[in-house]
Amino acid sequence: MKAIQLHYPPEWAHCYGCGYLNPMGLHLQTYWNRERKESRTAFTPSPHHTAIPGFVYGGLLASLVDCHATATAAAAKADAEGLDLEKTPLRFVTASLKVDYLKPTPLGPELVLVGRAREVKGRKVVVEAEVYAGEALTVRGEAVLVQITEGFGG
Ligand SMILES: CCCCC/C=C\C/C=C\C/C=C\C/C=C\CCCC(=O)SCCNC(=O)CCNC(=O)[C@H](O)C(C)(C)COP(=O)(O)OP(=O)(O)OC[C@H]1O[C@@H](n2cnc3c(N)ncnc32)[C@H](O)[C@@H]1OP(=O)(O)O
Repeated sequence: MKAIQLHYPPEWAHCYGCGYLNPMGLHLQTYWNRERKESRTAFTPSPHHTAIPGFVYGGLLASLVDCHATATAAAAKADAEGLDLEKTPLRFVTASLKVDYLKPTPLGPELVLVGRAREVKGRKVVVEAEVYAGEALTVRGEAVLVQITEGFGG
């Protein structure tokens, strides 16, 4: 299975969190499960992602939620409309991002993010995401993503 982010054409692939063309980026790769209507990614923070010794910096966790949510939005929209991302790449940007830090996230283990679309409406998708360190749910996020259209940002 191909990660959602690898469907982005090069001009959309410079994002710090998930762009495959960003040499300093996090290179997050999100996968969509059509049966479960759920996205997943995994990321192992490095020692330089420290908040206080032993725990992950919250800004990094917000970045993971952000980029996992944009990809989840693309997958959920494609799923809802029967589109093939290979032929019709979709790209969303973040309009709003809320992150609840439920408990400190330990630095060391691989983190797993799970995402679901709560709403798919026109160009807008609302995504809920969870971050797990092992069995522990440490972060819950919610994002509003808006699909970019031709000429966006001009
Ligand atoms: C990097 C983006 C900025 C530069 C853009 C330039 C070029 C774009 C080309 C390629 C992009 C490629 C890659 C992107 C890279 C990384 C993505 C990773 C995630 C990020 O790092 S990305 C950076 C941070 N991101 C921004 O830099 C966005 C700045 N912003 C805007 O560009 C506009 O603000 C926009 C487009 C978001 C909306 O503007 P718009 O005019 O297109 O859409 P509109 O207002 O019609 O809203 C449609 C529906 O979204 C609802 N809605 C809107 N805003 C809301 C909010 N804040 N809270 C709750 N709901 C909201 C409305 O209520 C309505 O919902 P409803 O239909 O239900 O009423």
